Amino acid sequence: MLSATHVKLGKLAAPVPLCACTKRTLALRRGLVVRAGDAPSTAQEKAQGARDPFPGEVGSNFTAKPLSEADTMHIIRPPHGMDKITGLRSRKCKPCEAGKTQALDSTTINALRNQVPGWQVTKDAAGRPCIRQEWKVLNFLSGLEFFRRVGALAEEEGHHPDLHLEGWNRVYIQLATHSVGGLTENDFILASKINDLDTSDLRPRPKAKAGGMIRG
Ligand SMILES: C[C@H](O)[C@H](O)[C@H]1CNC2=NC(N)=NC(=O)C2=N1
Repeated sequence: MLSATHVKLGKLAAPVPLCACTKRTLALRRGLVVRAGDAPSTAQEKAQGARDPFPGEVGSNFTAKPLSEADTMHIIRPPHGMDKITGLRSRKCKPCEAGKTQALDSTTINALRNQVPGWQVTKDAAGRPCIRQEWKVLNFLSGLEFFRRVGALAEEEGHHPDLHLEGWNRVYIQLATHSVGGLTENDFILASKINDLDTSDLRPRPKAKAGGMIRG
């Protein structure tokens, strides 16, 4: 967790002794001081490695605009006793046996949603629970290519998402298990694998943030 760390000002070699507030001003200008709550810059994050997510990021399940860089590495700690569920990406969807497969309860859904950052738990047009994620793509054909890659994954898993391409460059995917009319582990397994797809060539590059650490 990047706390209100005051990076050592030792590097700020000044020809004349400066008072503390001047040093701090200079340090702020050189981006050497991180106040509590500041979103760290990419350089700081790279130096720090992954960090615990901010409460706002957890609350929105990472769907709100990231408080720092879009490619921030978050430490996703599975809730205690969820070891049997973590590792969704390494699991395989199982064919749903009508009448046998039950829809997941809200406790399990809430535990699983933390394993698939970017996916929101919501309801589909018929009011049934589903998970949904949106992306912006470069253009209409990038959207179709996005669907092609997701489609190949869905065929491999035998579990299929609802694909939406709107306004030529907005894609959203909804996942639910139609045969049970709700969410099952299959939906979270597929969501996790969709998150692992490399689609960076199909989406606008995240804007680099202004500012950030100036190396002394
Ligand atoms: C037999 C096969 O497992 C079923 O038809 C699968 C196919 N893909 C599926 N996809 C989704 N999202 N829900 C299902 O219930 C479903 N059932």
